[in-house]
Amino acid sequence: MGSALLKGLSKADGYTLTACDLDPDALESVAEYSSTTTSDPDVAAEADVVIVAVKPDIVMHVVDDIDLSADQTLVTLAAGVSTDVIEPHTDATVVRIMPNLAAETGNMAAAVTQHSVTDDVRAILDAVGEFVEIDEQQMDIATAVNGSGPAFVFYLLNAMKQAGVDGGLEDEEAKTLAAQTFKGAAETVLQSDQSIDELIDAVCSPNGTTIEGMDVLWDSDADEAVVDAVSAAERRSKELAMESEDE
Ligand SMILES: NC(=O)C1=CN([C@@H]2O[C@H](COP(=O)(O)OP(=O)(O)OC[C@H]3O[C@@H](n4cnc5c(N)ncnc54)[C@H](OP(=O)(O)O)[C@@H]3O)[C@@H](O)[C@H]2O)C=CC1
Ligand SMILES: O=C(O)[C@@H]1CCC=N1
Repeated sequence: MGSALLKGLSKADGYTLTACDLDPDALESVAEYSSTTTSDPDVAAEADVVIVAVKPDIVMHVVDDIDLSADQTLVTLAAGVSTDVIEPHTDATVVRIMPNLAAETGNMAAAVTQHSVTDDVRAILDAVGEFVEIDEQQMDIATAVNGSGPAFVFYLLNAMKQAGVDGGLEDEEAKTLAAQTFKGAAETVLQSDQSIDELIDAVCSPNGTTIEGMDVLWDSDADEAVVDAVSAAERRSKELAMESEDE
């Protein structure tokens, strides 16, 4: 996730980016997107905004190892780790975000804790996509919807692509048509004043093809399967929260 943010931010103006990782190969892979690479956390800790992009079970140890002052901002993106858990370990302002991998292309959907978000963090999130400011209580469901969400969408997109291949399209043709259809539909939802139900209706020509397919979906449990997937991810985020509080 850290490298996706780095790659996205490297295309934005005004940022001096320091990448820190203990693995030289990992650093090498992001060198072209960074002003500086280092394996020394103290060098990375000189930044105004320090984003700690490590797994939830080690985030506290990494925060303990860096000495930040009250005029710095520490951004955590670890699933399930609350600002309450991090704050006693640093003097910096702690901002929790839930980003996603589309940061790399500037299309990230992110959630951020409204009680602690700073203008610096708003600018970073704005530079790589769209964000919403939410109550920290809502971070588990945001983690499931926009953090894990890309994987769920990849799964659905793959099913659409596979249907195209099964119907006789070449693999690449089906991938392009399915992916561009997801992208275009998502953009339409973001830009349109119409409700999603109204948009579905607009695609369904009278006695046409779409209504035949929609009848199959409306009669199926497809929406429930998506809700169940999101609920499972949300439940895991809550478990991670309990685990980090017990540490
Ligand atoms: N993947 C995703 O789509 C999303 C992930 N997140 C959150 O992002 C965080 C990272 O997840 P993810 O990117 O998937 O995990 P990865 O394991 O891919 O990335 C973690 C990186 O941190 C490195 N690292 C480990 N210890 C240190 C250290 N002490 N100092 C510097 N770097 C270190 C790891 O190196 P090494 O591999 O050598 O251990 C690895 O490169 C998690 O907290 C997750 O909850 C949030 C939203 C979306
Ligand atoms: O799977 C995970 O735990 C991380 C958090 C959200 C997306 N990836």
